[in-house]
Parts: sequence; C-alpha cells; structure tokens
Amino acid sequence: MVKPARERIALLLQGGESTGSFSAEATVPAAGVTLAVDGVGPVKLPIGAAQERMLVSVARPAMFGHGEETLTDPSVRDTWELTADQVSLGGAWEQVLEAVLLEVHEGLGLPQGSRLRAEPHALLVYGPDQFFAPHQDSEKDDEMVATLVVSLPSIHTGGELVVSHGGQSRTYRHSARDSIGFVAFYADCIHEVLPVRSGRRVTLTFNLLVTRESEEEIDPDEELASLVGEHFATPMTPRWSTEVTSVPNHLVVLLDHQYSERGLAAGRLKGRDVEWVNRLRVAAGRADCLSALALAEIRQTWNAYEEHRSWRYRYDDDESLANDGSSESYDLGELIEDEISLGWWKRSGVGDGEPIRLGVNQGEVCAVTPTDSLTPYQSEYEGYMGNYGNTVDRWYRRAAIVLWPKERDFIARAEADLPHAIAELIGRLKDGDDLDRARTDARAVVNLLRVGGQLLAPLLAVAESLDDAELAHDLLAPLGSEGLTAEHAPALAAVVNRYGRPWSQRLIGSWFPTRGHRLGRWEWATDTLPGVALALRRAGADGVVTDICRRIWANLSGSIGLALVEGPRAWAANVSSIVEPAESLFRVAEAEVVDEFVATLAATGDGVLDLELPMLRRLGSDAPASLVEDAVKRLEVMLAAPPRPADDWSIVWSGCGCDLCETLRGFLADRGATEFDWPLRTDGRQHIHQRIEAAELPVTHHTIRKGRPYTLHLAKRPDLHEREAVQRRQATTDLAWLREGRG
Ligand SMILES: O=C(O)CCC(=O)C(=O)O
Ligand SMILES: [Fe+2]
Repeated sequence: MVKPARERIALLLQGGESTGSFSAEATVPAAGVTLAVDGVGPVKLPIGAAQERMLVSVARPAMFGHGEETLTDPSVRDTWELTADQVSLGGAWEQVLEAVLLEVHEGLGLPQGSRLRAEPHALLVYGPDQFFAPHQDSEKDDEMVATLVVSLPSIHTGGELVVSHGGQSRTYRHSARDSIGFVAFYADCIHEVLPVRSGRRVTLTFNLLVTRESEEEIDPDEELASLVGEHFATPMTPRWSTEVTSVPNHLVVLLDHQYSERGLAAGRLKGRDVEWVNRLRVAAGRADCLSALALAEIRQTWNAYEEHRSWRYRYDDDESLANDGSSESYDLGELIEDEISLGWWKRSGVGDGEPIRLGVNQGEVCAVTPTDSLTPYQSEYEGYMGNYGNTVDRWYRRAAIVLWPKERDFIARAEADLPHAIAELIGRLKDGDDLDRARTDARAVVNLLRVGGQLLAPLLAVAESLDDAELAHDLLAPLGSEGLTAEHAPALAAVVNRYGRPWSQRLIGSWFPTRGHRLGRWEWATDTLPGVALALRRAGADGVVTDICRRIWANLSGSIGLALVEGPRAWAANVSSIVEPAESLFRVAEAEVVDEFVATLAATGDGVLDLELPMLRRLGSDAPASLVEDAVKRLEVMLAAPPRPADDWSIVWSGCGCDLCETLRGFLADRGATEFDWPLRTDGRQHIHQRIEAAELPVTHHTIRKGRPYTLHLAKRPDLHEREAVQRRQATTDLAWLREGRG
C-alpha cells in the first residue's frame, strides 16, 4: 500500500535521507488477470505441468548478454525464454500493474514528480535444476532504472531470486497458486535465480523506465503543497473498518514543542517547529488552504502487561501503580484507543485565539514525532477492564498547525465551533448573502447537530431565513424539544408561519415522540409547557400549542393503558407521576381538545378513577364537565352493585391461561373457599408466586416444606370485606363531593 499523504508529509518535514531501498516487493491477487501466448492460446493460471509443456514448445533456450556478444551458455543461464511479443496480458492486468508501479515507485524512493513505466522484456520458464547465475542487467535504455520481475502463479521449490546491493542482499520467494509476486530492483543490483528443485517457476521480466513529469527540479515545498491537496481529496478509512468515509476537512500536523496559548497566539515558535510551520503555511497558500495554530489534548489507551513479580511487592506498590503510570511496573502492549481533540486555536491572520471543540479523526493527523515517544503529563493504570485486560491511559498536550481547504472553510470551522459558525450564518443571511451558498452551508451543519437546546434559538432564525422547508426541518428536528422554552415562541411561530401547519406537525411529531415515555418529557409538560403555550398563543401560533398537547397526551395516555395492566400498587405509583402533567395539559389545551383527552380516559378501564379523582381535585372549578361526568358515571356504577355478602369470598381474576393459573382462578372465584393447600413443584410454586405478586392479589402464600413436592399454602386475606367496605365509603364520599359541585 502506498502511504497516505499525511505520512508522506511527515517524512518530508522530517527531511534527511530518502526512505527508499534498492529493491521493493508487492503481492497482488491473480484473480482477474489473464495470459495468452502466441501459438498456445489462453494459458490457465496457476501454471501446471500441461501449461508448462505448451509454453516450452514455443520457447527457446535463453540467451545471455556478454559484452558485445549474446550467447547461450547453460553454465551461466539455463532457462526457457519467450519474447515479449509472444505474450499478451489482459483482464485486470493494466490496473494491477499501475497500482504496483505506484507502490514500487515509493518503495524504491524515486522522487515525486517522476513516474515509472514498465516495458515487457521476456517470459521465462524454469524447470527443475534450471537457474540464472549472478549478473547485472544491461541498461538497454537511457530511461531504464530498474528491472521488474513478475512471478506468475506456479508451484515450485527452490528458484529463489537473490538481489544484492552495497553489501546487503535480499532473498525473494514466490510460489503461490492464486497470487502474483512482484520484485523491483535498481539496475545496478547484482541478482541471481537459484536452481529450481521441483515444480516450475514462470516469470515475466520488465524494464522499468522513469519519466520526469517536468524538467525542473521539483521544489520540496511544491511537493508539500501537492501532498496537502492530495490529503484533502482522499477519503479517509477509519482504523477499525475497511469502509471508506468522507474526505477529511482538516489536516492536523503535530508540532514538537510545548506552548501556552499566549506563546502560540504570538507565534513564538521553537526549534524545528519554526521551519515546519513556515513551510506548511507556504504549502497552505499554494494548496488554497487556511491555517491555524492549535492546542491539542491527546489520550491514548494501551494494553499493559504486568511484569512478573511477587504478590507482596505488587501489594506494597499498589499506590504507585495507580498514580504513576510511568513507573516500570508494566510493559506496554498494543494501542487500543488514540483520541485527539483540539481545544483552542488561533487562526492565521484572524482575530485572537478562540476556544474550540474539535474531535480529530486519526486520518487527519500527521506527526513527525510520534506521541508515544513523548512524556505524558498524566497516566493512569487500570487493572482488568472488561474486554481489555489491564490498560493504561496516557494524556498528552501537544501543539499543532491545522490546515483546511478554503472552499470548505465554513464546515471546517463549524466542526470546531458550531455555535460560532451558526451565528456567522445568521449574520450572512441578514446581510442578504447568496441564499444557495447559505443553504449548502446549513445542510453541512445538519450532520453536526446533537439533541440539546443551546442551538435552538439561532437555528430557528436560520431555518426561517433559508426559505427551504425540507432543510428547515432537517436543521430543527435533531435538536429535540428539551430546550424549548417560552423565549423561543416568537421564532418558532415565525418558522411555522412560513412553512405552514403540516410542516409544523411533522416537526412537533419528531420533537414529541409518542412511544417510549420519558419522565423528563412529562416534567417539561408540567413546568415548561404552560409558559411556552402562552407565548405561542401570543405569537399567534395556537395550532402549534394544540399539536404539542395532542402529542404529549398520546404519549401519556399510552402509558396509562400500560400501567393499568399492572397491579394496583404499581398503578398507584405510576398515577402519581401522571397527574401533574395531565393536569397541565388539561389547563393548556383548548376545550374541544380537552374533551378529546377525556374521551380516551372514558374508554379506559375502571382503575382510571385513581387518575381522574386527583385531577378533579387539582383542577377544582377548572375541571371540564366531561371529566366530571365520566367520574360520576364510574362511581355510580360501582355503588349500584350490591355490597359483598359476608359469606362471599370470591375474587375475580384471570391468569395466563395455563393449567396452574386455571386452578388458582378456580380457588379465587370460589365464594366459599378461603384457604387452599396445593402440592406443587418448585417451578409451579414460582409461577403462582409471580402471578399473585404481579396482580397484587389479596392472597397470602407460603410454602410448607414437608413431603414431596412441598405444599403451597394459599389464604384469602381476612380483610377482604373490610377493604371493600372502605372503598365503597370513599366512593360514596367522592360521588357526593362531585354532585355537590366540588366545594
Ligand atoms: O527470472 C528471474 O527472476 C530473473 C530473470 C533475470 O534476471 C533476467 O532476465 O535478467
Ligand atoms: Fe537479470
């Protein structure tokens, strides 16, 4: 793989020796590459014995250049050769070769601004004992700099290619069925092919020619600028996935020295940083980028392995382990997490420094000096953390120069300081800035939004001025309604006015989901809704108030339905959290809307009286007639039923329908039965226990641990009659209170 631009930038800044080597290697899957040979036709890959025989039938013994002469001398070279014009490569070959040439260009350390071309030379077939003695290739062309040996898929042992230069030598083996091996080496290298021992080795040789793209010496700063351009044009690949994301909006080049905000703002740079910053600023100018000096906070998490030592020592040393990660008490393993964020920057040529909050992707970071070679200002060792075993966290502060493309200035700064960017957008809209440009910028902002209130006010203003219903929705919906207060009412009314009721219903719909009740939402209904409603009405947005009330009611009544299914005590606990928000909705919504709400209550089971009565008490004379009516009706029906006769112990209940529940139901429904001894296995006892608890049945139960299975002893509670009598008395009082006008 070719190194990403940011790594090449680091190498360039570091300067010094070229990083290339005398030879370079690459391996590429063979799938998709095809081979055909004159007089043979298509050749199947990998090359087996049959293919080998066919190739040899159209080959001749290889020649060997010796001074002016060309000889065949099997003591120097023993192999079969086909000339380049007999061979054609197809399918994915061109793309494969192009990628390999780029990689080899880098591996050999050839200068930027130059390009490699490959000229086919020959196809060679080596059978057992065949070889090529050490030699140096003749440079047939002025432009030739290197040789490329391509090993086609074929299985063999022996036949290694050994390349030597300046006292170093490297041995390459490539015997694979499904991949193609590439080795490039400079033409001044001595190289040889060792005898094949078994199988066959088939190679293609190419002359590698280098072309300068321009005649002039390339200027290293021009190179830097072109790498900066490449960085901003190349999508990033997240470290833990192969999925390619968007192009980076920042390049963060970490500096070597430490700075205070003031030092950095004043541009008092030190050491190598002076040169780097200068060069990067020049490169930024050439690549149409803007820049800033910034302060970064870095946190790295590493796997850590404890060194072997005695328990006693470890125990004594615990304190220092926890506080001082730099002690020699563990070995560092792999880097698990590497987070970098910028907290402050001073833009080049603009104002003073500003606090920002920019989380930086690893694909945006360039470091000449790796962070882990520096001393952390803090480190923390943690024993066995979940998946990771022991870890150590290390924190660093580093300075950086940040670059971003001028044409993406808005989004690059919005990522760093969203409120500021939005304020700027409002200013531009006020000044009658180009609307299309503003819309493009606003669309970029959508992806940066999180639930929360602080941005609601400015974004309401932006949403209105953009005059684009879809975009306005996308800008406002992600914020949620948590931060919605009376202060926002005029702006909200204005947006709704511009985009219409269906638009606002959609927005309110996403702000107030009807599923998944959250207590926070209900607190909002109790505490904040009344003020918001009043202000919205003043601003002429009555419809929005109705929509909000309906959505909250839908959520609330949904949870009433759910809570009623549970036992009375659980229901009572739930009711207490519903009364206040429900009261608030009844006070805020218009009369007809409130009647809708009452209609849903009227359609609910009897337990809802526990909600209706407290609401009626709280609403006092403001209670709607429909609510009074429903409660009166329920109480009358209750009292119309005759009181429980003294000998009636029946309890109405239906279980899950299983045999055990049926037995329980039978006992409960039995007027005369008050106790029941039930031999039951453990799981049966558990089931019955759970049913009784869940429904909060007035039944006591305990297990008599004698015999097999044990016996579950059930008893209807003796206060069954008494409790119902109390309830009836309360109902009578409540009904009287309702009839007498709730005085
Ligand atoms: O087959 C090879 O690996 C190398 C061939 C070679 O060195 C040559 O053709 O000059
Ligand atoms: Fe050679």
